[in-house]
Amino acid sequence: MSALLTLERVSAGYGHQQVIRDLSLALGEGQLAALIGPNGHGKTTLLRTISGLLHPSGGTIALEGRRLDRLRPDQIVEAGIIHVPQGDLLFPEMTVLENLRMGAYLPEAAREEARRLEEVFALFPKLRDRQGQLAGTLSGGERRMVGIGRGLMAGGRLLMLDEPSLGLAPIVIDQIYEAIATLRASGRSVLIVEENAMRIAELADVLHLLDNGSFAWSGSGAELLSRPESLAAYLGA
Ligand SMILES: Nc1ncnc2c1ncn2[C@@H]1O[C@H](COP(=O)(O)OP(=O)(O)OP(=O)(O)O)[C@@H](O)[C@H]1O
Repeated sequence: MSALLTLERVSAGYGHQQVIRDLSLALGEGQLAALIGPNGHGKTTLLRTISGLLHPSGGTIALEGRRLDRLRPDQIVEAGIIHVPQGDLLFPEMTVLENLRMGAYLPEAAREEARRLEEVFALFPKLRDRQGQLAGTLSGGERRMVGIGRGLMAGGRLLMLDEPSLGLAPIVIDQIYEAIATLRASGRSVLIVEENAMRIAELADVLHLLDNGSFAWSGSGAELLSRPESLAAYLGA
């Protein structure tokens, strides 16, 4: 496995509060890796650190061997890491199409815009029908689709999704997960934060359980599905 993203002994937090401690992980090209674990244990903080919104207080982060941990967030996007945050952060007064196009602002992405737009519409056919609708009037599920679609418009090497199923109805979660399965099958590298470990276990190549800022367990989805009782204390199963 050639590592796409490598973290070595990364620590980060807010002010004097250290949230993640000495975390190491390697994500292979084309892999889907999941960060699981209880609320408030640092999953979002880890994504924010990788995308440069927080600077690590220690350790190194590299994409294909290139150090990222002192770069600005815009430089990290340019390097190929796309972060779809919790809460979608769409522009409510702009249409679906305008929001999607905002993702393709870098020169390489702008050249690819028409092709990528077709990919997004193939993944979320509903968005094709709603491309002229204002984002502020969309349902929660449609907003989530636009958020992920905008990330895909940027291209990149690694897509990071922070709890894409949060707050959605089960049927809509199924649609979002179907899209994630399609992305995985197409060979995209994905790092996803998911509260529902059992759901993501079916899709993930590897899962990392974050407990109090450290990895308490890492393993494959098949391992978790065959022995869920081993992690029951963490996952509330
Ligand atoms: N901007 C911030 N300033 C100070 N502390 C923060 C900030 N953001 C998060 N924290 C704290 O960092 C810790 C980890 O939060 P984080 O959001 O990374 O957890 P999480 O595992 O992603 O949980 P959730 O799924 O609820 O987002 C929590 O104690 C939280 O209160």
